[in-house]
Amino acid sequence: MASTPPPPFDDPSLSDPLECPPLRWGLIGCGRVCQDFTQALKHLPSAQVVACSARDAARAAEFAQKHKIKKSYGSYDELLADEEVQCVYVGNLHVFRREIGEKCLQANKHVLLEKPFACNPEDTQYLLDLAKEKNLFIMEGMWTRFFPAVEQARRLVFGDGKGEAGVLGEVVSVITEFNFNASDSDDYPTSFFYNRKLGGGATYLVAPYPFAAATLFFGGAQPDTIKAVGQVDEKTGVDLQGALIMTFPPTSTMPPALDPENKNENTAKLPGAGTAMCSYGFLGESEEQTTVIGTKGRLVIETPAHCPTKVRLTLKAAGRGQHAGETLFDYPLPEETEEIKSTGGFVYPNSAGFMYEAAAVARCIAAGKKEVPQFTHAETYSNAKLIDESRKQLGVKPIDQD
Ligand SMILES: NC(=O)C1=CN([C@@H]2O[C@H](COP(=O)(O)OP(=O)(O)OC[C@H]3O[C@@H](n4cnc5c(N)ncnc54)[C@H](OP(=O)(O)O)[C@@H]3O)[C@@H](O)[C@H]2O)C=CC1
Ligand SMILES: O=C1OC[C@@H](O)[C@H](O)[C@H]1O
Repeated sequence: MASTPPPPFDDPSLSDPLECPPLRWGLIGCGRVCQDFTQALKHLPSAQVVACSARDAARAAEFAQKHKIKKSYGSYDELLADEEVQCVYVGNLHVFRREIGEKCLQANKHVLLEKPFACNPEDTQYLLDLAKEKNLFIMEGMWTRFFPAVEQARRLVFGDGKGEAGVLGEVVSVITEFNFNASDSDDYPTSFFYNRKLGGGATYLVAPYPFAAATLFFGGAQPDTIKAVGQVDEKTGVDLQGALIMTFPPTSTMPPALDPENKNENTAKLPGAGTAMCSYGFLGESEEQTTVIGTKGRLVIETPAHCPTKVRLTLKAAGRGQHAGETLFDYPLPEETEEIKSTGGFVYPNSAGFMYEAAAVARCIAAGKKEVPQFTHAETYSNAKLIDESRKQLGVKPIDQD
């Protein structure tokens, strides 16, 4: 049975996570994720893709014709010169993020950069600083955070910020994994997945999700220990899979937006508590779920945990191993419309859920905010550092090294 969606974290006064002020989008790239983002926007009547761009004018025109987009361009620069575009969705390869992100901001556009936000912490900080200087909205496309199942999980852990406390007690551990067999969609070794110079590798492409799942439930805190292991492909030099364990310091688990007066500053964690285990890769098929373990129970963000519709809560009763029953919160995605089906459907699982992210971006821009509370700039930066450290520990060469 469907549950009533929780209010979105960026605006707790709303009951509808799809509340979306008008926003005019432009697209950088006309590939797979841009197809999915464009399809999802069709569920939001006031969000409009007004222009798209690709390196090849004919491909951009074909994409525009398919999706009834008014304008198409054969270069990204032309799109950025279009005054009708308010916010740019950057869905080309992440190896170009610093260059493209910089161009978007210099053209005075708000910008949503697909994950990973950039390929190293320095480029990440550069773009965050530039957005601040230009007074523009910028965000990493960590779309997971906007699904009602994740908004609900956040509330179950931290409380609703309006007096209702979290129910899990102290979070002591997070176990999260995402592994899929990429050979279904990306050929070895020709796909960019296996091209080190084009940002290939599982730590860039898959790890951002389990890393962000772990940091969410420690209130965005930085881990104090990180140990990563994994496999690097000899032939291509990209990392195929990895496993990361982290410990988090004993600090408040309350994110600042839910605790503006810092009342929970002294919330103590158990001594030695605060661990996360992340497994990621594009070799095998995992269940793909995130389990948050607290002193009073657990919750499971069910598969596919990076774009979930269900969260299951199990609270402890008296006695070890006993529980007081389970509650399933279910927030189904809308059915694919005829229009979506006839224009190629979606490439990736649950991509209709991009609508939640796009609606939150529109709300924040309309409210004059420069970042979303669901995934702050500080978290984007600390997750870029996690990616960097994991790649180093796995022994992956940096992109710019031969
Ligand atoms: N949030 C999410 O769920 C998802 C996010 N992503 C992220 O989106 C990005 C794109 O992924 P995806 O759409 O799957 O990738 P695609 O293979 O579809 O490529 C995307 C675009 O990148 C450009 N591109 C592709 N190959 C090259 C190349 N060799 N040199 C220069 N540019 C190239 C093309 O732009 P053009 O059209 O201009 O030619 C292409 O359309 C990645 O950063 C990925 O991490 C990906 C999937 C899902
Ligand atoms: O971000 C992503 O990258 C890899 C895809 O297969 C996955 O579905 C997607 O969300």
